[in-house]
Amino acid sequence: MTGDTAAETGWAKINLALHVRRRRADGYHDIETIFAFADFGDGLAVRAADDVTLTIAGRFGAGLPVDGGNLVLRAAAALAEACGIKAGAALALDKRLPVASGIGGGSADAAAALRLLNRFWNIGADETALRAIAATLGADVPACVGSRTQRGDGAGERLRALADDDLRGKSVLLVNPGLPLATGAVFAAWDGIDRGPLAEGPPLAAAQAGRNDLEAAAVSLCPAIGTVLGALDGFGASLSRMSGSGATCFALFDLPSDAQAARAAIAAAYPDWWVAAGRLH
Ligand SMILES: C[C@](O)(CO)[C@H](O)COP(=O)(O)OP(=O)(O)OC[C@H]1O[C@@H](n2ccc(N)nc2=O)[C@H](O)[C@@H]1O
Ligand SMILES: Nc1ncnc2c1ncn2[C@@H]1O[C@H](COP(=O)(O)OP(=O)(O)OP(=O)(O)O)[C@@H](O)[C@H]1O
Repeated sequence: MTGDTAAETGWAKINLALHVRRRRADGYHDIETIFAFADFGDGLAVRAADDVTLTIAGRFGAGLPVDGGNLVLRAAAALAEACGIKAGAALALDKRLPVASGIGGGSADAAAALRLLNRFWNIGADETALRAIAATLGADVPACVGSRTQRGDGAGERLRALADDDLRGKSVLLVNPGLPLATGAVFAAWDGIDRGPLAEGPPLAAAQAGRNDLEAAAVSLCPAIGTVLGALDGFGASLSRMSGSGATCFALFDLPSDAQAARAAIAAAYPDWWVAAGRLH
């Protein structure tokens, strides 16, 4: 028995800090990161159907695959296979987050699909089981399953929940210059220098003392990121930086009014950019 309809959100992922420690023999990189999530993201809805299908709408929906190349359908197939079930689902994705932009859009969608279909198909898998399936879909997907503040090690899949008292109630602004950036290309452009570990302790303090080691590589491939970082200056943010492999940059604010003032000023100065404000999730 499945429900009739259900919905989930693929929350936008933010890397508050991202230290790249070494290039591995398998082509991946060992990283140390602090994941946080915004309270907005892509919408994913499902209704009963005989087969598994996907339709896509939304500002950033054009050009995304609607076949097995889409992470939503890959997640559905991986879940069905892991649980040995054969069930249908008509999935509808509202693509609100920019694609290939460092805020885990596809990863967030894949994780939302796992949570949604776990419910819709009455599977009852726990978060640990969903994370194991998620790890087969991409480095960021396990963190997106819980979508809470976490420390990530390894390729990002070794996760530890963080007490997020110093982040509570913070407002967040995300800004993207409208240029896609492929994660693999940014890692490939990293200069290979280990600049040291990410501190332990409260996540905001650790992030403030930390870095995004992919920033220089990403700016070299997409100089507009430098303009975005400059545009985020001067609004009183407690932290502003690039997220993930870029090109999206974030800023954290104590006051929602400061985030909204920055959002309005940047949107007016750069009408082609994607600018979104909300709270941490
Ligand atoms: C940059 C981050 O977003 C930070 O959270 C993640 O490390 C990347 O996560 P993701 O987009 O889910 O990455 P995947 O789809 O698994 O990998 C895309 C490509 O990025 C590179 N990659 C990714 C993760 C990692 N730790 N080292 C890498 O070198 C690999 O070339 C890989 O082929
Ligand atoms: N549902 C989806 N949403 C976005 N991209 C998808 C999706 N399914 C497949 N893709 C493909 O994945 C690639 C981008 O993935 P994603 O949006 O996760 O990157 P990202 O924003 O750079 O994430 P990260 O923060 O991990 O770097 C694109 O090439 C896109 O075609």
